Amino acid sequence: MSEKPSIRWGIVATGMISQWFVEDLVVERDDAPVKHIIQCIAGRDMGRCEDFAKKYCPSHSPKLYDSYEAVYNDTDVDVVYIGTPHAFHKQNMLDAISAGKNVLCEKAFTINAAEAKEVIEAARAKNVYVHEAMWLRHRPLVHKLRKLLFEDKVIGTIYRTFADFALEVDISSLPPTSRYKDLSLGAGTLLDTGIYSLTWAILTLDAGSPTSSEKPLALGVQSHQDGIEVNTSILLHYPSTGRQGVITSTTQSNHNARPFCTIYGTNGFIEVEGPTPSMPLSFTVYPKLEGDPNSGSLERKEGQKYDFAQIGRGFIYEADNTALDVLAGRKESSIMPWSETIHVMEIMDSVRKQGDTFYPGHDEAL
Ligand SMILES: NC(=O)C1=CN([C@@H]2O[C@H](COP(=O)(O)OP(=O)(O)OC[C@H]3O[C@@H](n4cnc5c(N)ncnc54)[C@H](OP(=O)(O)O)[C@@H]3O)[C@@H](O)[C@H]2O)C=CC1
Ligand SMILES: O=C1OC[C@@H](O)[C@H](O)[C@H]1O
Repeated sequence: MSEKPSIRWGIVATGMISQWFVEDLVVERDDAPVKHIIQCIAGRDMGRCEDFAKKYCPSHSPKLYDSYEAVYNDTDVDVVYIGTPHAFHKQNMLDAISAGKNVLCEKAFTINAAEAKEVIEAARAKNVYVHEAMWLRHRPLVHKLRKLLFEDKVIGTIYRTFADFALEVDISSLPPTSRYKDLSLGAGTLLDTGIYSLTWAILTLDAGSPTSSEKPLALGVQSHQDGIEVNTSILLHYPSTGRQGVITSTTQSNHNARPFCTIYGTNGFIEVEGPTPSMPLSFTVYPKLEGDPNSGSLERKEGQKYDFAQIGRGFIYEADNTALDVLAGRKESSIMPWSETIHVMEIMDSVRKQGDTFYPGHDEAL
């Protein structure tokens, strides 16, 4: 039996998402297409790096660095994973790219579309791989859902999607250095969680995504608490089909809409569920309701439920795909190509302009 190919990861930052990502990567899987190796970890504090390595990847013996640059310059690293707050993504990626490294960077890719374009141009010039870690798009559930929607047309003609991400964050009780509170780190719901609601709408309303996405009209409103955007509401309108998206995100409630995403079509509807909108675990296809809504007699018939078991939290799908891309010498992900990252960032830019959410030091040209 031939040996599996392996991919050596350099992890930048030791915060929550890096922990989640690494925990999933080191899970032993017989059917994994590649072997993931945590080659090195960098954080601003060596003690935290040591704790991280002991706790999340004890069997990997990674090198530990107290500077991110050391990861970029480590010749044994095949791909750098960036798990810093939004405001640092652009510079972290530019530094990694300039050292010739391939990159998987957390969402939101950058603060705005102009920054995303700058990073992508740098990657193009240096001929390296760069990929926004929108892990949701890599899930088998999403591929199955889109096949049912756009190929099998199980609910007929799609006309609208509702999608919500609610995550209660008591911003006033957080330290000023929290990424949920500090504007200079990119605090705000849209870049953090609204991006998932928006992604659900794009995935379910636009059959052309990600390669030939249609530009929707996006009407947005946002509200703020102590200068931080805490509520985003977006109405999306796709001119070619008239399809409608109603998209929300908030840090003022822990109660996601249940289901967090519903897609409606002429013959039925689909409800998507899971612990959070970033972690969908099932969806159910229902036939169209029958009866008279005015008399309260609308009847819900039994639906067909599709369950998706996941390994760990479900980061392996994007990690495997990234590894396979890098090993094959590809420069872009076919699941989240550069054009789609820019597409999403442009919609969010437009919503933030309407909602009066600006990030000093980033958005002066917005
Ligand atoms: N895909 C997903 O499900 C999730 C994605 N995310 C994304 O991951 C990124 C990070 O989020 P998360 O892990 O929750 O954030 P954390 O605050 O938990 O971690 C961020 C890490 O960035 C590093 N960092 C560097 N400079 C600073 C600074 N000035 N202030 C704070 N941290 C700094 C720190 O690591 P060190 O000290 O080691 O250098 C810190 O631990 C964001 O882009 C977020 O959107 C977050 C959660 C889930
Ligand atoms: O990406 C994310 O998904 C889960 C949330 O808890 C987190 O705030 C967000 O960054």
